Order: sequence, then structure tokens, then C-alpha cells
Amino acid sequence: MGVLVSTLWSRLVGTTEYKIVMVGLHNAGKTTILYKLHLGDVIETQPTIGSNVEQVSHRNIRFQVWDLGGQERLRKSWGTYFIHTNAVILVVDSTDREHMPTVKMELAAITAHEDLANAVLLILANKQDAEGAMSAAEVSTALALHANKQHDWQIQACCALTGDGLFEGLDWIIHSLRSK
Ligand SMILES: Nc1nc2c(ncn2[C@@H]2O[C@H](COP(=O)(O)OP(=O)(O)OP(=O)(O)O)[C@@H](O)[C@H]2O)c(=O)[nH]1
Ligand SMILES: [Mg+2]
Repeated sequence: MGVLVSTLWSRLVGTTEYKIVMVGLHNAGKTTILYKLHLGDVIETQPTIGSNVEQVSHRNIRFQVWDLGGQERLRKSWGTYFIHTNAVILVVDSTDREHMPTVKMELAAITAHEDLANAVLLILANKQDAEGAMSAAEVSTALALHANKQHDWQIQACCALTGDGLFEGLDWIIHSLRSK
């Protein structure tokens, strides 16, 4: 009963907070997305060593968004951020066809991680503005997303520079978490 009342109260006064962890290979656009969501602006980024964390608000819901460095040597530590995560965002550089097999391998590790058993998964097919970018459908095929039966998932095309697709992605996360 107490949990029900507190959930209803949170929804009424807008105090729900979800933890999102954003992963993806180096140069995928994670930090650009984080600050586009947090500040509404495009910032100049450097490769992330470790992580950034910021609050993002959308539809009266607060998200604590973690942006993890994507260089190969940093990927081993992603798992240390996963505890109590509600949603994982996997950011993909849609122009980087060569590294899709690596993304697929990292995705397999993410979906198998025990701390993410209840998390929902959003794949952002980023850099849609760039020439030669794979469509969301092509990225979906390259990553064999339909084989993923463990998590609720969705793929969303986006462009971090304009912000197109980013809030649609958050809308899906909200909808998916609420229908759990
Ligand atoms: N054309 C285009 N460039 C983008 C887009 N998103 C990010 N970039 C560029 O991609 C480069 C890498 O962006 P970051 O946000 O630093 O990438 P990251 O995923 O945080 O990289 P790591 O911190 O190394 O893991 C930057 O030059 C961004 O401006 C996009 O949607 N379109
Ligand atoms: Mg970064």
C-alpha cells in the first residue's frame, strides 16, 4: 500500500527519477547527446575518460543520465555503473559500418549483464544527418536486434546536433518503464 501511495504521489507531483546509462563505442556521440538533452545545446567534446553524469527533465520526469567513455580499454568498466539502472541507451554511429560487429558484441555483453535484467533498452541510431548513414532499419539488421528476447527494446533514428529523435527516445523509455 505504501509503495502504491508513493508511486501515485510521485506521478502526481512529478518526482519520479529514473537512472539511464548511456553506452556505445568511442565517437558514437554519447557526450554530445547528454549535453544536448541537458543544456539544449551542442558542445565541443573530447573523448570521455571515465564518465559524465547530468540531470535531464522531460515530461515532469527526472532522469539521471550517465554517459560512459566508449574507448576499448574503458568498456570493461561499464558494468560497474549498471546497478539500479532503469534504462540503457546504446548509441550507435550510423556511419561506422566497419564497427557494427563490435557494437553487436558489446550489445550481447550488455543484454547478458545481471544488473540490467530489468532494464529497458533504447538503441539510438545517431548521426542521421551524415552522408552514408545507415537507416535505423539497417542498424537493427546489423545488430540482429530481433534476436533480443531478454529486454523491451526500441531503435530510434536521431541526430545529436539537431536533437531530432532524442526526446522521442525518452518518450519510449517513459512509456516502456510505466508499462512494466
Ligand atoms: N554529424 C554528426 N556528428 C555528430 C553527431 N553526434 C555527435 N557527433 C560528433 O561526433 C564526435 C564524437 O562525439 P562525442 O559525443 O564526443 O562521442 P562519444 O560517444 O561521447 O565518444 P567517447 O567519449 O570517446 O566515448 C564529435 O565530433 C561530435 O560533434 C551527429 O548526430 N551528427
Ligand atoms: Mg564522450
